[in-house]
Amino acid sequence: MAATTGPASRRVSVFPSPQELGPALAQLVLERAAAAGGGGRRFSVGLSGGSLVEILARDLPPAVASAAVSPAGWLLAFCDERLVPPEHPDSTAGAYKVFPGEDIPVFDLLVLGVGPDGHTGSLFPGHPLLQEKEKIVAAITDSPKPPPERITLTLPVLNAARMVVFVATGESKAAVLKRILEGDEENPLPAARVQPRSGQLRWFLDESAAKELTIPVEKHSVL
Ligand SMILES: O=C1O[C@H](COP(=O)(O)O)[C@@H](O)[C@H](O)[C@H]1O
Repeated sequence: MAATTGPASRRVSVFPSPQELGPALAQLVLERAAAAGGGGRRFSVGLSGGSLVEILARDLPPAVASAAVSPAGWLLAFCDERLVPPEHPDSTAGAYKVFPGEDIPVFDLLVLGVGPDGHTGSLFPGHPLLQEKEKIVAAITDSPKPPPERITLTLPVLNAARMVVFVATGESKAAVLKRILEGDEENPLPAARVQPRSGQLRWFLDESAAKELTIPVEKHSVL
């Protein structure tokens, strides 16, 4: 069943658990890679940290192997990073300077997580970085979630992507997902501000995370 509320291109998919969600997410990555390659473009994908890492690390490599796809030409980047200042030679920000001619990089796919407070990447509720309009990567030195020093893609980049998929699993995300997906708040949470201008917005949830939702969702019971 397709969602009938919210932005036209938003789809919310619910899986019984992260074990079913992971292969579907890996499949989505491969589909987007094929679509980019079919259009003659290099596939650019931005990945987030947190609980998403375990899901991707478990399910993406076998999917790539069984599809006999070569990821050698993919541009893999991080949606945020928690360690070094942007001037550092090892800074992940460098990865985002490889989009010649584009003021705002347009990713084929960004895979984002969402914290129980509604943050995504390292964009936190109420933080001035939510107002950033110029920078594509910004530093934050006062992250409320440790560690305090991070860098993150900004909203202009997130909202320029061709597709954004949020992944959220577990009961600790249930209350904030209701606010993000069903709320109409005056000051939306960071994750609710991600509305790709001309791209698609997907949500991959497990049942624990989706348990408070009343909007129509696509239920996936088996692989
Ligand atoms: O701090 C971060 O948190 C979010 C959400 O992480 P989770 O463990 O609650 O899933 C993550 O997407 C982001 O990359 C990370 O820096």
